[in-house]
Amino acid sequence: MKTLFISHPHHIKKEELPPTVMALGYFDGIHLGHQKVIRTAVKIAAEKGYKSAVMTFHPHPSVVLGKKEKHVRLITPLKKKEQLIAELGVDYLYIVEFTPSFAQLFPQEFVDQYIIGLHVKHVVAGFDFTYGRLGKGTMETLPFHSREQFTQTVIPKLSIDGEKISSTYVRQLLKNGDVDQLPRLLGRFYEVEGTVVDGERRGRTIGFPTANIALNDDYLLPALGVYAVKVKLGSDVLQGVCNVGYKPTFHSTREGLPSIEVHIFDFAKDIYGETMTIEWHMRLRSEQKFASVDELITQIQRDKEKAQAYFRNFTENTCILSQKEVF
Ligand SMILES: Cc1cc2nc3c(=O)[nH]c(=O)nc-3n(C[C@H](O)[C@H](O)[C@H](O)COP(=O)(O)O)c2cc1C
Ligand SMILES: Nc1ncnc2c1ncn2[C@@H]1O[C@H](COP(=O)(O)OP(=O)(O)OP(=O)(O)O)[C@@H](O)[C@H]1O
Repeated sequence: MKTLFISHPHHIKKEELPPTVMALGYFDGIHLGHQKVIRTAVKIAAEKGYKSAVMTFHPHPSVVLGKKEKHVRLITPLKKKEQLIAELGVDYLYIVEFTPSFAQLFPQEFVDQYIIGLHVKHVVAGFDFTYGRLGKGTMETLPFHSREQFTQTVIPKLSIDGEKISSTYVRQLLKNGDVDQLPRLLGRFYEVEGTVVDGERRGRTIGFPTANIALNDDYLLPALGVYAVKVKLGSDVLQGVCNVGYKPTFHSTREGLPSIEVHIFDFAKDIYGETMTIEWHMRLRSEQKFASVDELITQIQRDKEKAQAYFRNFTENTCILSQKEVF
């Protein structure tokens, strides 16, 4: 896949780009709704003999249009989004810098400059996609704005339990710690990537050495608490338990970002400085303040047993186990 960064106003001549079938959207999470939109663009491109393309925007529109948010954490930060889009077989990724002046474009200007002007022959987007100033352009107005230069496919709403699959829904589940529900929306477990860094080196003294993780990008974290996780280290996939929190047993105040610590089962290698991907499987409990270190140790042992019970029942095909089936 070829990635192009485009700043507004752009000076690309349409002849410099191949004719494409383009999927349009912000696409945070590349959830099943997004995958349907993108796969449809890839399929139509193959049928029509054009290249497939995805147009996305960066940074998140709410950073630019928003009132207070200066920094938005994402389900799939740009690099991860790029990787997932490439895996869907897309030929071109256009990343348009989302600036105040870009946001001010009238719907017809957006279509002229960013669809017709980028040699798009067919657009694929979801039923609720909007474009142009104040989101005034919709899939109903797109045929009018197309000046008969391209055609379009509208993807109907993809829902689960009566709720639209959306980035907002994924964010809500993460906020509640409901990571076991995410495969139903994402088609995969939720993942974050980080580097193994130095911790307070207490873990080994209590019998549960932990790898402390510094995130490599602006990932959204699940709610504070303890989780059953898998970790990817090079080509190894290992099981473990992860605590996201402030370790109230040892610290009376919450300072800075929460720490992310993984205890990997049956593992004793030195992995400082290595890249680790955490795959979030199931929430086990909230973080607690224990009266003694012994009580904490007893609880972590229970966490480990619960996680191991979960992984014993786990098969890739039926990965969506409910809490009830496990406990
Ligand atoms: C599975 C797991 C559960 C944990 N739960 C708690 C907890 O409920 N309360 C707490 O204060 N610390 C909890 N911790 C954090 C431990 O206090 C921490 O791992 C230990 O202090 C070592 O920290 P260090 O690696 O920074 O040295 C948990 C750690 C793990 C791995
Ligand atoms: N559940 C869905 N069914 C069909 N199309 C969808 C679905 N979710 C998103 N799309 C389409 O995918 C593209 C990208 O979606 P976008 O990232 O803008 O929104 P979203 O996932 O609905 O998230 P948000 O919660 O932020 O609105 C758009 O064309 C959108 O209409």
